[in-house]
Amino acid sequence: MRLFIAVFVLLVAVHCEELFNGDQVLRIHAESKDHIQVLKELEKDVDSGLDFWTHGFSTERPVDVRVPHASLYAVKDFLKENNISFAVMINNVQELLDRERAEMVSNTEMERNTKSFNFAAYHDLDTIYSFMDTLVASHSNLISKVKIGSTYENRPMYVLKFSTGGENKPAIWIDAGIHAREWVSHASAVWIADRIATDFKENRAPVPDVLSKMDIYLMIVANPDGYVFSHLTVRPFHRLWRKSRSVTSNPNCPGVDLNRNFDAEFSGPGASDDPCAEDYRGPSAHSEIEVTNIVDFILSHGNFKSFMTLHAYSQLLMYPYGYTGSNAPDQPELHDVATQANKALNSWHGTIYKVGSIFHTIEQASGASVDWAYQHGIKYCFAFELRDTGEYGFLLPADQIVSTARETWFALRYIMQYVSDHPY
Ligand SMILES: CC(C)C[C@H](C(=O)O)[C@H](C)S
Ligand SMILES: [Zn+2]
Repeated sequence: MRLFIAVFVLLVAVHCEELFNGDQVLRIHAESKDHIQVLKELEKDVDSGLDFWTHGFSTERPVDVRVPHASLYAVKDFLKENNISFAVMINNVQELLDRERAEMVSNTEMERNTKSFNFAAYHDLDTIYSFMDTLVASHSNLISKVKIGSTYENRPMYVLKFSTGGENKPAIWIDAGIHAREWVSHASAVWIADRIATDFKENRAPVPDVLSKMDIYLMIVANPDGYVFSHLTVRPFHRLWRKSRSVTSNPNCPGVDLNRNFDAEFSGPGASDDPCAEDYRGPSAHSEIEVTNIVDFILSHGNFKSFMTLHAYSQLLMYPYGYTGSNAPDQPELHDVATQANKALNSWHGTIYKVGSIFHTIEQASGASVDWAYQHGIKYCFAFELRDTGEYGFLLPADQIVSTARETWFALRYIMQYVSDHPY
């Protein structure tokens, strides 16, 4: 009997790990309004099992979609019947997942044996949280850890505060990981936290000057429940989870897209009211505890001058608005700051980003954090979509983490310097 159970468990484990075997990511090129309409219909059909990795359909930008193995032939035939061209971007998603998992297992071993922290690796929530404690302990004169509340599943939400003292100084907000599967955003934020600390300690511009005038608040994991879920290795394993993990009106479809739940044109076009959709906005603005924790913290502080959020992927540096194509009142200045920040980013590894408003660069999005911050008087609001442009998508190899983080830092520090030099 015991042998039978062991074999059964092994089979289940293997099956669980093989959830994405044979899945492919197709890069689809819409060439007409009809094509866009067809893709919109496909995206609306949440039962199709299609996982749209990029949103916002246009003839200017391709759409990336993960297609379950079982649907591959049907989807490819459908696209061919509609004369919609596509290419296979990722041939077998499971192969990338297996490599990523193997790297994480060996890295955990290495870190345990050497009692070190490897910035060129992805880490689970507990390891990120203990990294934060170590960083605070090593720089207690500069950094403190602030708990801003708990998540739906009752995990703590932490912000690292970088301050040289003073009461309620003007402040800069940076968050990462509001979408769980965008692992390079969390990993970049870990590296950036360490870089702010070392640049201050080594008196490397512009950090000391910025921190003489402002505080910096860095939230490495804005969606802890979703991030933990994306690290699970047994059913209901889902490395490509985007949303939170709250219960919704549909018991089969938990989770809200936290970046559609902010009170900024909430429920407008650019979010879905279907709990099974990847961009489900939630039942009402700020219905999600993770969002209210961030909103309440920022409003009670009351002196933020910049709000920046890190996402992945597509290599974009964006500013408000997402909910409308109209220009924000500060659009000329925001565009100029983003353009200069992009030059700083590009100067290091030559990585090419596009710059523009969210609406015109990626898609219409309602309820987004950046629009909410801007509408609450925080002028210097930016959203980053980090590497890459689709070769690996959300499954960016860990050996690109440090170069991604460093080039992002070059852009962030340009913006921070500009904000501290332009008080308002
Ligand atoms: C600033 C926004 C609109 C980011 C965007 C999203 O939230 O969908 C990415 C595609 S994840
Ligand atoms: Zn995102």
